[in-house]
Amino acid sequence: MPDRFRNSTLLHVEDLYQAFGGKVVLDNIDLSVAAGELVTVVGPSGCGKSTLLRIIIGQDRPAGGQVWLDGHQLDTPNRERGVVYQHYSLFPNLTVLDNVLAGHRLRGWPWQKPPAEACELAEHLLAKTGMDRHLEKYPHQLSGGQRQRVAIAQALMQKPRILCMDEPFSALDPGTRETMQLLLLELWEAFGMTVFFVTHDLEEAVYLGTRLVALSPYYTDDRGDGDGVNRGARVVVDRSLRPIGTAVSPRIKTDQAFAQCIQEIRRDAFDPDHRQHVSTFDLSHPHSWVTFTADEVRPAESQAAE
Ligand SMILES: Nc1ncnc2c1ncn2[C@@H]1O[C@H](COP(=O)(O)OP(=O)(O)OP(=O)(O)O)[C@@H](O)[C@H]1O
Repeated sequence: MPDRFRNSTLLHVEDLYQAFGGKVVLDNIDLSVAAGELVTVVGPSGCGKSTLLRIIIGQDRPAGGQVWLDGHQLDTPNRERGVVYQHYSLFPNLTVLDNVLAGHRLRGWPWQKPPAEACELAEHLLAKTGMDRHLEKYPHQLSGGQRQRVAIAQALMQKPRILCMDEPFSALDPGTRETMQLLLLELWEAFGMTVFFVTHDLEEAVYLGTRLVALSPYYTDDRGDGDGVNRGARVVVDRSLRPIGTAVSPRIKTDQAFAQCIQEIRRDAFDPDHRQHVSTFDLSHPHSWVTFTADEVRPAESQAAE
C-alpha cells in the first residue's frame, strides 16, 4: 500500500486482476477509498462492476492483487462489508423485523431470542428506513421499494465498515427510485457511512456520489488498441464529484455542469469508438493511483492470453 494512503484509507484495492476461462475481465484495478466516501461505480454492461464488488465483499477471490480493509488483508465475506443487491435478499418466510434480525436469529435459531439491544437496533434501523409500521409483514406483502428498505436495514444491522450496493434501485420505478436515492443520502449523512455503489445509470452515479469511478474495456495501451487484445476493464475515470459529507438536492440534475459531467463520462467509459490511451485517463481524484505503467504487461496477463 502506498505510504501516503496508510492513515486515510478504509478500503484499499491494489493491482486487482480477474479472469474467467482465460478471458481477462478486470485489469490492474487500483483504488483507495477513505472513510465517509460515497463511491459510485459505473461502466458498460459486462465490464466487471459486479465482479469487482464480489471480490470486495469476499465472495470471489481475484486471480491477482489484494483487497485491504482498515489495513487488514481480507479474502472471505465477513460482517465488515454489508451488501445490498438489486434482487431482494430477504427470507420470504420471515417477517420484516425477523429479516433484519436474521443474523442474530440464525445463530440461536429457533430456541434463543435475540438480545434486547439487537431488537432495539433493528427497530431503530427500520424506523430510519421508514418501515416501522410494517414490522410484522412478510416480504410478499411489501412493494419493491419497501423490500429494498428492509434489505438496507438488514445490511446496516451488521454495522458494516463499508456498505456495498449492486444496482440496488435498478428494479424500481423512477419515482420510487428517486425516493430511495434520497433515503440513501439521508442514511449516509446520518450514520457517516462509507458506501461503494455499483450502478449502470450514469445520472444516478453523478447525483449520488462524492466520487465517481468508471471501469471500461475501451482504452488503448502499448499492447495495441484492437478488440483482439485480451484486455480487461481498467479504471478509466476516477474523479471527485463533491466533498465528503455533502449530499446534494435532486435539483442539480437540471444543471448544465451535471449534464456535461455525464456526457464526459459517457464518452470516456462507454463509447467503444473513443479509446483513450492509459496515460490520458481522468484520474484526478486525490486518492487515485496506478501500480503499473502503460507499457507493462504482466506475466499473468500473458498467460491468460495464451
Ligand atoms: N463466475 C463467472 N464465471 C465466468 N464468467 C463470469 C463470471 N462472473 C462474471 N463473468 C463474466 O465477467 C464479465 C463481467 O461480468 P459482471 O457481471 O461483473 O459485469 P457488470 O459490469 O456487472 O455487468 P452488468 O452491468 O451487465 O451487470 C461478463 O462477461 C461475465 O459474463
